Amino acid sequence: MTAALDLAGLTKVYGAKTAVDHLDLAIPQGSFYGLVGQNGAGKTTTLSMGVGLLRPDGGTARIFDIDVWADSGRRAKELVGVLPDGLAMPERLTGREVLTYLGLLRGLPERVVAERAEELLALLELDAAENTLVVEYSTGMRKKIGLATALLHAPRLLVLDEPFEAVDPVSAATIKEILRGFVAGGGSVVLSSHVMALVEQLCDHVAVIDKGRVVAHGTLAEVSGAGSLEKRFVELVAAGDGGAAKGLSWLSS
Ligand SMILES: Nc1ncnc2c1ncn2[C@@H]1O[C@H](COP(=O)(O)OP(=O)(O)OP(=O)(O)O)[C@@H](O)[C@H]1O
Repeated sequence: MTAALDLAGLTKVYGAKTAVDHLDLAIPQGSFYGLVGQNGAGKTTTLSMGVGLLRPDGGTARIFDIDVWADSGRRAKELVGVLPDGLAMPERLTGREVLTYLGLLRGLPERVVAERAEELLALLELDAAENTLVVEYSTGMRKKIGLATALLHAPRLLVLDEPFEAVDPVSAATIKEILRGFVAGGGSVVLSSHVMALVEQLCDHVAVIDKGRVVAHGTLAEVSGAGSLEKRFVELVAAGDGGAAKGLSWLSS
């Protein structure tokens, strides 16, 4: 079956730093895929190149077999909803205005945009902030309006960079429910997270990224093995250096 997202030989170099190093990864259709890695491992760079936000130095990214970086890229972008890291938003608009603006830009009929915006704002508990400008939003509210913009055009693939970061537990439960429902309806999700328990709870597949490369991938059970994902993750990326808690002797009285 065609992968929902297929990354092959993806590479990004910043000066002397190779952020993403010939990375190969296929996200199967209908999967709920978690991407985990330490700070600076290359998750955001990978996802940004995968959805057409950051031009790769090498390799290809295909969404349902459509090349994101070729002329066909626009068609690929219709199939994907993206929650990027550090989302740039029209700051002087309210949440509803943002959804209306982006929905109309995507060519959705006005009535459809209005109905979906209403539903998303209520579901994500942003309707109470009806008259609040995005510039005044809290970090968690920005995540939620970003997620709403990713969902608005009913994509077939969701690519979410740290969707639960700074989101309160009540809203997180709602988002989990939305995402589970999306996958149950045939959609595919790939999300990055540092929270292993969350990935274990939500995802059926996981890839561990280290220094811009995939060091383990497969079903959750295949990657985790007999223990927890966290244990396996630390084994894979820290290679048991065990020195993390040393030092700072001046902190103990
Ligand atoms: N615009 C840039 N210029 C230079 N280096 C960059 C740039 N963007 C990312 N990098 C570097 O590329 C590497 C990968 O960064 P990236 O943001 O993809 O990691 P990440 O896995 O998403 O990290 P985190 O979990 O902290 O968000 C890091 O070493 C980072 O410093």
